Amino acid sequence: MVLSEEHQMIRDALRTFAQERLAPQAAKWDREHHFPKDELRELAALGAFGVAVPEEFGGAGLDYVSLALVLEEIAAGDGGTSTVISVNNCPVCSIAMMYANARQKEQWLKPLASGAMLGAFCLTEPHTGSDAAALRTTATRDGDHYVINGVKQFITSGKYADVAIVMAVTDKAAGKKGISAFWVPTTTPGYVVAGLEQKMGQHSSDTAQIVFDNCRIPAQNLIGEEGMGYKIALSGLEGGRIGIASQSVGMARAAFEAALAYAKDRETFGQPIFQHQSVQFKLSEMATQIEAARQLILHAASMKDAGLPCLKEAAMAKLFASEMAERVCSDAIQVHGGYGYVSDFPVERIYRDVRVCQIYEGTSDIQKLLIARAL
Ligand SMILES: CC(C)(COP(=O)(O)OP(=O)(O)OC[C@H]1O[C@@H](n2cnc3c(N)ncnc32)[C@H](O)[C@@H]1OP(=O)(O)O)[C@@H](O)C(=O)NCCC(=O)NCCSC(=O)CCS(=O)O
Repeated sequence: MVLSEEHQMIRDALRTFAQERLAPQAAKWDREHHFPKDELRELAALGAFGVAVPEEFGGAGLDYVSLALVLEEIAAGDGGTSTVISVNNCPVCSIAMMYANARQKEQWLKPLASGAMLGAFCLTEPHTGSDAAALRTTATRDGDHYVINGVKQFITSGKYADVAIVMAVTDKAAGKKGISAFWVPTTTPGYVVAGLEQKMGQHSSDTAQIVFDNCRIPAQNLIGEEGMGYKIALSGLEGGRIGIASQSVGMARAAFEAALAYAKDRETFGQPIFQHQSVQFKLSEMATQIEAARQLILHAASMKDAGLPCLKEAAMAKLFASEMAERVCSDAIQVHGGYGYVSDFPVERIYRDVRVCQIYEGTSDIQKLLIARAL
């Protein structure tokens, strides 16, 4: 896909920001498990919180191709930061755009898309991730309120978010059609950050377990109608998968660029290792794989922008990009030799950061299942 001039400008602006403000600090944030509040505020000013949300709802008024480019650039600077931004855009803002009513758009979408608020998405539970319909959290109607009880697991921004979209069972007998979606401000009594995960990577983004302990919210916080929650969650994940795929490409590119620079600098047998054909071939393969993944993403994103169904294409993009990214990051370590295995060079951190892209927002096997259904 040939990028328009506008898309190139968006990409270049985010690249400059990510390389100046994120990349130089990524290793420190990884060591210190630092949540980059200041830089997120700057990203909000650049329109990164609601890239594909129309301006009238606080967003940047761009499209999914722009969102893919923005996420690739942020991820090339810091993986954890790109996850926070990705989840805020999709599923959170995308669900709000599609299913929130006018009052909810005013109350939640506008601040989420402008970056005045940060959003989280509470679907996964301790005993169920891939089998999302098996969730057990309940929302019981009590007059003008719902009372939510249950536990949510692996929630990106669970600690720092201002509001969460929460999926809960309102009618157990109805199965998938008995799940509903709610806006839950994180300051609501009974929204409890029970713990933060000690993760392999992405230390600049918090991943929390949230306990809902008699968490009482106004009935008007229901999104859509009762029973629509599962559909709402799956539709949000469609765009989310384009986002995770874009992050994968961003991190793979950062590892590739580090490997290329190292190969041109490091000498063995009297010449830079880049002059050895084995290293050239490895770098050529890496560059090709990154470009192939990027084109799958831009294809899925442009279908979404055209209003076409793209569940299969988004799944293909996520599957290919996330698996490619681990291989490329591993090869980047190999090019660095022993230095790739230590934290003096960025590839060790990026390899840890990228691994989860094959897991969150649908594992590789879930993507294969979705693709198979469309064959
Ligand atoms: C494994 C699954 C794919 C199984 O899905 P199902 O077979 O149970 O679902 P369906 O019957 O196909 O669909 C139910 C319902 O939803 C509608 N639907 C489906 N997809 C879409 C869409 N893209 N847009 C709109 N609507 C959609 C479908 O038409 C049906 O509606 P009707 O009943 O016909 O009206 C699925 O369970 C799955 O994807 N599992 C993986 C879950 C997952 O990715 N979890 C990760 C969550 S997030 C996370 O990892 C934490 C990180 S973070 O903080 O974000």
